[in-house]
Amino acid sequence: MKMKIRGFEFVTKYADQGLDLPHRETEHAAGYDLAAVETVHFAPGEIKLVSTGLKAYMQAGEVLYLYDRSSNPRKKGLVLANSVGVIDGDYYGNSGNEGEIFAQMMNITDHAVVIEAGERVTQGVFMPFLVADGDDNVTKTVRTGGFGSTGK
Ligand SMILES: O=c1ccn([C@H]2C[C@H](O)[C@@H](COP(=O)(O)OP(=O)(O)OP(=O)(O)O)O2)c(=O)[nH]1
Ligand SMILES: [Mg+2]
Repeated sequence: MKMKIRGFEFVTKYADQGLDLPHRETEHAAGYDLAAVETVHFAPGEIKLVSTGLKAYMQAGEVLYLYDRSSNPRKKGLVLANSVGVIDGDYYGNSGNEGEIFAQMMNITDHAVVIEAGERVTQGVFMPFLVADGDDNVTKTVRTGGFGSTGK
């Protein structure tokens, strides 16, 4: 087997369901399309976390950005409410939720919207990131979840 460098895996709950891992749709695409793993219903204006059922591993100094699909607003009436999701390397395998990646979607229409299981919702792009001078002060807190787990 090839060495693990960066990629996606299903969290335990979805590991044995024969689901396909994300892939890029074209040869030079940057984004790995991430599908909803369960069907989600949105009331008008509602914001919900849509599980991808996935976790992402990567190298130190790398991050996975979760971007909206450009077709979502007009075709689905949905937007990624937090604009861009920042998936930290230390989110992978965390003790709280294994590193399960969620897309926080908002229904911007005045009618109900449904995302079906298997429907592609967002796209993940792996990127290197830089750190600032004097970064020795980084807190040694271990990540145990997301969406506010480190406090206010
Ligand atoms: O769209 C997103 C954004 C974040 N996350 C996960 C991965 C990320 O590593 C973690 C924390 O994200 P962030 O730092 O943006 O959220 P926060 O509100 O600061 O929460 P925390 O206190 O847990 O850092 O939540 C997602 O699954 N989807
Ligand atoms: Mg944070």
